[in-house]
Amino acid sequence: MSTQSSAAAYRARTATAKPMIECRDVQKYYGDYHALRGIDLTIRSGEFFSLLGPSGCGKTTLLRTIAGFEDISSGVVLIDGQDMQGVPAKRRPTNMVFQSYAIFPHLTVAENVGFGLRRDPRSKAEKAAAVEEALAMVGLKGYGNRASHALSGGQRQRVALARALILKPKVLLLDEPLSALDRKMREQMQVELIKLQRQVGITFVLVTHDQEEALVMSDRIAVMFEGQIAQLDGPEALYAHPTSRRVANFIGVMNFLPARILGESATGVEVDVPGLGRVEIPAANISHADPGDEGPSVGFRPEAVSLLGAHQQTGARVTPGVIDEVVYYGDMTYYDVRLDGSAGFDGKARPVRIAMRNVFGREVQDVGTRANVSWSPGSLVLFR
Ligand SMILES: Nc1ncnc2c1ncn2[C@@H]1O[C@H](COP(=O)(O)OP(=O)(O)OP(=O)(O)O)[C@@H](O)[C@H]1O
Repeated sequence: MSTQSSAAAYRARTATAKPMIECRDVQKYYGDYHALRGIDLTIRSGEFFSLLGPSGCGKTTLLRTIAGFEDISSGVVLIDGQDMQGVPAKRRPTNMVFQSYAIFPHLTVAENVGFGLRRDPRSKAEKAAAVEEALAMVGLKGYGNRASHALSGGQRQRVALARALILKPKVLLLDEPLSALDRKMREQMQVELIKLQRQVGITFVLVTHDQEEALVMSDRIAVMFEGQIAQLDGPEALYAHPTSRRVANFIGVMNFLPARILGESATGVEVDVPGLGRVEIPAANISHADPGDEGPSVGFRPEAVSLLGAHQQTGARVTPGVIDEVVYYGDMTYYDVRLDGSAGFDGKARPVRIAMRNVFGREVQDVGTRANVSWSPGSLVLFR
């Protein structure tokens, strides 16, 4: 994976690149079913962009409308400045890689990769060189003569990628391309895909329901629910500053405690939170509650708080509690802690989850142990 600083530098460059895909108020109906409800979105040239959301939110439909496999009901889709209205899939500067590889088992690897060059006027030798180049790009140098049916899942997906890249599309659309692979192979391919994308500079649009995959790979992510974009941001912003409780819940784990609003100032909002007491939430950390929420709440990530004794945070406050549950993961331990006094306004106890990186020589604490939880107001988000 690229380092954080080089990823940031790359993002800074693409942030000012020309728009590659523009969707303006895109609506899609399947009969009465309203699958896309006014999608507005600009994806820039060279970006690694992800559409993330739960099953049925419309992310595949959106990808397919960009590819031209679906007509839109209304709105506009532009690719590289050109209106795609009436332009069939095969005339669009896009190519798609599917979850189910879709490679031809009776052809060799090279024949699969060169498939799209059938009507290309270049000489046989030139095409063979292009196939070799594409295979090298995906780490399959020298595999050209292999039979496709004998390849592993990861290798088949590389062949599918090479077959798409050889056509030099402006946009590569990837529909859950890694979801059929086992965890180790998936993680390896994630890193390789990022490197490949940086190398070829093509705009990648990935559909995934896997939030971790989206965070690892993307320059920016659109989180979708029910045919709409709920938040569009870079991975860090999405994780640290989710604009709604729903997004916060979908991206990683977030603890929620009920809150009562006491007052507002120029610097933030003062709230009372059972267990934590009175605390001022900084203005930058204020997000929306969703319809159906039972009133305001504060949220914090499991790694934004710690069990005392580990590392003291600056400006930290300390709340005592009892360890309710311990889940040991080798590198990490999750503690569920019932904070004293947290059975607040409604009498319900809500243990909070705390993630601690395990350090050699430090004992994992037991269920039932009393513990002090250290937290700072700056790591709380208010959903109101
Ligand atoms: N051809 C179709 N005819 C009718 N309804 C459809 C069609 N294609 C998709 N839908 C519906 O549109 C909604 C969005 O589907 P879509 O495949 O885009 O979701 P998704 O977010 O990609 O989910 P998944 O990850 O499960 O594929 C779903 O409710 C689906 O049932």
